[in-house]
Formats: sequence, C-alpha cells, structure tokens
Amino acid sequence: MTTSTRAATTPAVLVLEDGRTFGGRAYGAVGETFGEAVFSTGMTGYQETLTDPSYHRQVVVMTAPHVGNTGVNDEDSESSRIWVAGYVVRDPARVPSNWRSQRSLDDELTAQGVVGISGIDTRALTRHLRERGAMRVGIFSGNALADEGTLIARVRQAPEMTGADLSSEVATEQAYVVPAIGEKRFTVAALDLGIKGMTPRRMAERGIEVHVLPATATVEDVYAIAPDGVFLSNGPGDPATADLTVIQAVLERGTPLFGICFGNQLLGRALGFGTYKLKYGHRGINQPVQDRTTGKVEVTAHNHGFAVDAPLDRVSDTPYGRAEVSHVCLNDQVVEGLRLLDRPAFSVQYHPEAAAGPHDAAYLFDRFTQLMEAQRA
Ligand SMILES: NC(=O)CC[C@H](N)C(=O)O
Repeated sequence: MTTSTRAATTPAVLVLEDGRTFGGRAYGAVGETFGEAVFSTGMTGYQETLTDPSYHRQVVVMTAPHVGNTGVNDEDSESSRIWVAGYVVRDPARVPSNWRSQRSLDDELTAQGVVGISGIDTRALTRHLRERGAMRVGIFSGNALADEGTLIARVRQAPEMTGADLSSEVATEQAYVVPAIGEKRFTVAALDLGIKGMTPRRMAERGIEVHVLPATATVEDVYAIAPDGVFLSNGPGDPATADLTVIQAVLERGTPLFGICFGNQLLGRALGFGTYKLKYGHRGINQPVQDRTTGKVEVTAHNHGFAVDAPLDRVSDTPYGRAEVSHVCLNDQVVEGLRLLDRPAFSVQYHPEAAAGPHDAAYLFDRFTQLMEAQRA
C-alpha cells in the first residue's frame, strides 16, 4: 500500500470520515494508509506505543507536540515491528538526541513502510476526536494524492473497529517459552492475543516460566503444560468477536487467571458482562485509577477503546460465583478491573507492565503469584 520514498517536504493530507481534513507534510513512508483515528497523551514512550500490537489498524495522533526527540533503539520495542497503521505528529525532531538512540524515528517509520503526517494542528484534531468520537481516517501523500476527489470515499470504505477480530493477525503462530529469571517458581500459560514483550518479562522477574501460546490455542494446549496459572494478554480489535472457550474452561477448573486489557474485556464477557466502545478511548501514561480493594490511587498506562459494562455499586452473580469491579478510572468512572470473589481470577483494563508508563501497578503481578501460591497451599 505504500511507497517508501522519504521526503520531509512532500505534501500530505489527513482526511477524517466526517469530511474534516488537515494538510501537512509526509512523515515516514510516502503513500496512503487507513485506520481508526485515536489519540495518545503520552509525553514519552513513542517507541513502545508504535510497537504495541494493540494499535494494529489504528492511526495514532500524538498530543505531545514534539515527537522523535530521543530517536529509536534496539531495546525498547514491545514487539518485532511497528503495528500502528499510521502516525500523526505536530513537530518531528529534526535531529534525535539521546545516548541510547540508534536511528531516527522518521527513518524507522520509512524503513517499515509506515505512512505518517507531520506539521498538522494535533490539538485541533484531538479536540475534534473528543467531540465527535474516534472515527476512520486516511493519510495520503505522493501519488496517493493524485485523485483528490475520491479520498473521503476511500476512507469510508475502510473497515470499522467495531466487529473487528484482529488477535490472530498479530499473535505468534508458534508457542515459545520465556524462562523464569532466577529460581523457577511457577509455570504460566499466556494466551497471546497481541502480547507486549514486557509482560512475560515482568512475570519472569517473579520466577514465572511463561509459555506464550498462539491466540488459537485450545483448552488441551493450555493444560498440556500443566500451568499453575493462565494469563490473557492485551490485543487489538473488538472483544465481542473473541472466542471464550478457553477462558470458560479455566474458570470452570478454578486455575488462577490474570488478564490485562483485552484479557480484562474477555474475562468480563466470560462472566456475562457486556463490552462497549468508548467515545474516544483512553490512551496515554497518566490515567488515575483507584484500586477499590485498598482505596489507593495509582497513575497508570492505558490503551483501550472498548470497556466492560459492569455495575460499580454492587457485587454481581456470575456463572463462576460473585464478581466485583476492583478498579475504576477516576476521570470518567470507566471499569478498569474485575475480581472474582469465589475463584482465583482477576484482571485489569490498563497496563501494569508499564512499557511505557509508570510502575505504580506492578503489584498486580505479585497478586497473580500470590493467587498461584495460595492454590498450591
Ligand atoms: N490494549 C488492549 O488490549 C486493547 C483492547 C481492545 N482492543 C480495546 O481497544 O479496548
């Protein structure tokens, strides 16, 4: 879909499905791309954002005005490639400057064929998305601009995020093992629905040997490794499209279960709650969340466009016993975590692996090991 001839002065146009357009310059690859326009408020951590598989099919608008300042390195990626469908920035760094930088972000986007746009009023665009909601968008530059009259029609032909089943497009095809660091204490089966690289590392640091399994893994595949616990990862797409067979079997057997983000949405659905699309989602690294079990507030990393619809004011009866909302976002009261009271299962909608982002929520990995320990006792 793209031709990677880089030219920082090449004109580019961003076209929203409601007809609003922004003119700018090509950033990264020249060509055309389509996706869901979403904004991220992280002031740092763009490399982790770009390589988070949960951003598959999304065009990310950065609200931070300067992007690319610290370049790109070989250590901070959350997967083997950039997943965002397109990238929108105000003022890209002309010269990256950081002791860890190995190349420029512009070059990296170009090398990976990721079409972006710079020089646009990202504040106006973000305000528009906040008012009208996340919507489809196209970025066009070079030859893609030739037929200007057709751009909106092409944006409107792009697939919507609602109803998109995307995990199998980003997940590993082969199972692999991330060994425990130090003494091995537990074995965990992690379903890769779009897993970020830091997540198995955070478990490995706690003595967990993590068997990362493809999104298509069956109940037999999971129990073939005799897991002490099962983990459900983050991932792209609409949780309403996901198959719940494995999760239901894990809940049925009472194996300790921990889910992050997409994993939280799937646990919610397995418990019988609905999921719905937020108007414009939560994406960034400074979202206040309250752990209702302790009353503590933590500053957390988010990337979600959907959320679980569960009652905040009472305990719910589910096919697997009682469940409650354990965490809530203090900006808008969105459900940010679930906990079963009669079985060892819990999940959060945000990112305790903290890549990028604050480490306030790291205790959740300890809660998972405590559940597995208690199960053994
Ligand atoms: N980071 C994630 O796991 C995102 C989950 C889901 N795709 C959403 O947008 O809400």
